[in-house]
Amino acid sequence: MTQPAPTLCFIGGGNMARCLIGGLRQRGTPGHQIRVAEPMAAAREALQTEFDVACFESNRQAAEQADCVVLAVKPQIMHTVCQELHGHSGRPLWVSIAAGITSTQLDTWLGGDQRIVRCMPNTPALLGVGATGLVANVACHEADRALAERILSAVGIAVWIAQEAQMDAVTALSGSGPAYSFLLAEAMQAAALRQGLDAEAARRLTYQTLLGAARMLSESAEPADQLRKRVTSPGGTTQAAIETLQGGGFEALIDRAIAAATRRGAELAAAAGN
Ligand SMILES: NC(=O)C1=CN([C@@H]2O[C@H](COP(=O)(O)OP(=O)(O)OC[C@H]3O[C@@H](n4cnc5c(N)ncnc54)[C@H](O)[C@@H]3O)[C@@H](O)[C@H]2O)C=CC1
Ligand SMILES: O=C(O)[C@@H]1CCC=N1
Repeated sequence: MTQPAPTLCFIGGGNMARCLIGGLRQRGTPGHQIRVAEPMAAAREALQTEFDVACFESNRQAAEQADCVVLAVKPQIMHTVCQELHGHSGRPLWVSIAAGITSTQLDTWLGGDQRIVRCMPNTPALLGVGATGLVANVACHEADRALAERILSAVGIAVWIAQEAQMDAVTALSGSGPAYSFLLAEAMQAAALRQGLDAEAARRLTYQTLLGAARMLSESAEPADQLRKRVTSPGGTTQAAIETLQGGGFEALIDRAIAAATRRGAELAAAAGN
């Protein structure tokens, strides 16, 4: 038997909500099933025009009658927003996408005994190729987990994480991860310009190379190190580049970057209070 389609409400219609809404709409979720609360009038208008969803200035009004409320505001204002939503009569499933903020904090701020799925999506959700880590609190039922998975897997892969403590690492890896690839793209293009390529050639060759590498990673049975070795002819050009990267501490730098992002998640939670 097919399940009735849930009504979703996004609290905050910024970058990440936009990617999720765009991805959901593209993959068949009707606009009338999506409600968005967003204080900026221009952003509301853009969301309404682009995605044909119902937009509200009031968080409480948007959240009314929603089966699932996606908390998509910045971690720094989550406490205030939850206090505003405290006492929501419909007992929805709460899905938070905020970095750092724990399900215990959310539960306290929302009044206690709430069904909460904490998740960490990423912006490629807009294209249906997002990667989301999820964890459900103890109050969640199987149906809640299924609903959260249904929403997030409509816009990419959804991976259940064993312990909530690992969510800051998920944030550092896949939540922030697209930015690392974009930085790599920026650096590759700039380097190509310095080697004499024109900007358009550098851009097109960089983007297609990253796309090709990403597709090989996801579609090939071989792990990343094997794929790398296949490109690296002994004594060839790739080896010269890889040795330069590794000699400069590439892996250690990535390790420090992911550790810093993981720590920042915990700091955001601590700063938000209890
Ligand atoms: N941008 C990203 O790649 C990702 C972001 N996240 C998380 O998503 C959340 C939102 O981040 P972004 O979309 O990047 O930020 P954003 O600043 O683009 O979006 C936040 C939106 O909330 C709205 N807002 C401000 N005060 C509000 C209030 N009181 N009630 C309702 N809405 C309010 C803002 O006008 C804005 O449109 C954050 O908690 C972040 O940690 C998670 C995964 C990836
Ligand atoms: O930078 C941030 O804090 C958010 C969380 C993951 C991606 N963007």
